Amino acid sequence: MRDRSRAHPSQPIVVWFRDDQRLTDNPALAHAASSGHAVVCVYVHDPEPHHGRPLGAAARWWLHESLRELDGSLRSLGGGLVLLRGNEQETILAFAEAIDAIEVCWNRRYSPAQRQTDAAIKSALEARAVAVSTFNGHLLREPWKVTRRDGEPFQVFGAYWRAARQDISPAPPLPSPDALLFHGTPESACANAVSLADLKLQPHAPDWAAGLRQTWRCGESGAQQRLRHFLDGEFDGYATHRDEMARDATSKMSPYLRFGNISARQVWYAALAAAQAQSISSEHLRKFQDELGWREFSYHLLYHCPALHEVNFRPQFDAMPWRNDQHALRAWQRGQTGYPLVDAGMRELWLTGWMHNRARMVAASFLVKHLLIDWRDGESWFWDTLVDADEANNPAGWQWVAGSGADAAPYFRIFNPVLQGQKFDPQGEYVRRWLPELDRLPAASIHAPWQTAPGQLAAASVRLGDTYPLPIVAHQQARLRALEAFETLRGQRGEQGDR
Ligand SMILES: Cc1cc2nc3c(=O)[nH]c(=O)nc-3n(C[C@H](O)[C@H](O)[C@H](O)COP(=O)(O)OP(=O)(O)OC[C@H]3O[C@@H](n4cnc5c(N)ncnc54)[C@H](O)[C@@H]3O)c2cc1C
Repeated sequence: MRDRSRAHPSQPIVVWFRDDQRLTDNPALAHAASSGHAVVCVYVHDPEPHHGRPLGAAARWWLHESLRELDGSLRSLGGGLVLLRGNEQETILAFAEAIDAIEVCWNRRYSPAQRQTDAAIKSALEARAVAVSTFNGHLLREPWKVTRRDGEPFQVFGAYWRAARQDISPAPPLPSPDALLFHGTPESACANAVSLADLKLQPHAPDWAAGLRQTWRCGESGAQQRLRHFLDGEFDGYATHRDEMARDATSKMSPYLRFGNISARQVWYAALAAAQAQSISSEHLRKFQDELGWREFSYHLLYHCPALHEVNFRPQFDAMPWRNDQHALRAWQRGQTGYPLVDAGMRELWLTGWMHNRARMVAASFLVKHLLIDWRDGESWFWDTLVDADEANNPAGWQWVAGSGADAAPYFRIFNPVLQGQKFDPQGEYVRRWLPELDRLPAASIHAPWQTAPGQLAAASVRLGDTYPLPIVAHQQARLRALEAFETLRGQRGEQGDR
C-alpha cells in the first residue's frame, strides 16, 4: 500500500464518466475541476459486464454519438476523453495505478449489479491508497433517501412521490467548468486504450441506423436544444396534449436522461424557470414534474429489487401461464399484428429508436395481454431497440403494464387498441406516419381496417392479408383469454370495461 502522506500535487485525479456524459451539472467533474489537481477523463466500455446488462443495439448507437460529442467538448477545453475497453474493475484499477492517480471520482449508479461493481472498485482503490469520491448526478433524490415511516421502500407511486416531492429542492445545477487542467496519459497507462471506432458500437452491414440519425441530435448540445424546443413550445399544454401520439407534445428527454447528456436537476430547474417566465399553468408544470417523478420511482424500485428485468415484482405472477408463440412475437416485433396502433408504435420504435409513451403502453399491453406472451420478451426487445433503454424505466414500465409490478395497472385493464387509437389519434395521423400502406384509409376506418367495407379498402389500395395483415388475434377472444389467465393467478374478478 502506498503512503498517502506522500501524495504529490502533480498526481492526477481521474473522472470516470459513465451515465453522466455531460460537462454541465456533473458533480464528479466539478469536484475534480476544483481539486487543484490535473484531471484525466475516462470512459470504460465493458462489452460483457460481469453483473450488469450489456447495452442493446440502439443504445450502443447512442453511446457512440454521445461519447464522440463528450470527447469533442473535452478537447475544446484542451484535453479529451480516454476510452478504455475491458472489465471495469480491472481496467480502472490498472489505469489509476499506471498514472499514479491520487483519486478517482464518479457519479453513482443504482442497479444492484452496478452498485456491487462500484463498491468492489471503491474498496480496491482505497486499499491501494487511491481516494474515491462519489456523487449524485443522476437523480433528484437518491433511492435510499425516500423511505416510508417504517423504513421500508415505497411500493405505490402516489405515496412515494408525495414523500419525495416534499423535500425536493435539488441543488441548483452546477455550471460547466470554464477551464480544466488536463494530465497527459503516458503510453504505459494505455494498455486498454481504444479509439471510438474500435468499440464497434455502430451498426454496419446492414446499417439500420439511418432513421436514428435523422431523428436525433445526440449528446449534451442535442439535449439542450431539444429541451429548449419543448419548453418554448409544447410545454404550455403538456398535461392536455401529452397523450396525442401524432403531436410532438412531450419533451423527448428520455435518451438524454438515460445517458446523462442532461441531468434531472437541469430539466427540473429549466421547467420551473420556463413556467415562471412564460406564466405557464401549474397544471402543465406539475404533470411534467410527475413524469420525472415516475423516473425517480423506477430507480427506487430498481435499487430495492435485485433483478427488476428478470423477476416478477409480485411473485404470484411466477405462475402465469405465458404462451410461447414465436410467430406472434415476431409479428409484434415487426409491426405486423394487424392492429394499426400497435404496429405504428412498433415501427416508430424500429425506425427511430423511440416510441411515444401512450403507444408503449398499448403495444406492451397487446403483447402481454392479447398475445399472452411473457413481459420479459417484450422488455428485452425494447431493451435492444430503444435509444432510451433504461435499467430502471424499462422493466418498471413493462411490469407496470403486465400487472406484475409495483403499483401496476390492474390485470383487467386491457387496452383496446382500436379505442385507444380513436381516442388518442382520432385523425389517424400517427398511424399514417408509420404505416404508409394505410395512408389512404379515412380516419373513421384507419384503426380497424378489417371492419372497413371492401370498396373502401380497394379505393385506398389496401388488400388485407397482402398489403397489410389481418388481425393476428380477435380482440374480444384475446381479451377473454387474458382475463381467464390472469384470474387463475388472482382468483378475483374486477371491472371489465373496455378502455
Ligand atoms: C413498456 C414501457 C417501457 C418503457 N421503457 C422506458 C425506457 O426504457 N426508458 C425510459 O426512459 N422510459 C421508458 N418508459 C417510460 C416512458 O414511456 C418514457 O420515459 C417516455 O415516453 C419518454 O418520452 P419523453 O422524454 O418525451 O417523456 P416526457 O413525457 O417528456 O417526460 C419527461 C421525462 O420523464 C420520465 N418519464 C416519463 N414517463 C415516464 C414513465 N412512465 N416512467 C418513468 N419515467 C418516465 C422520462 O425520463 C422522460 O424523459 C417506458 C414505458 C413503458 C410503458
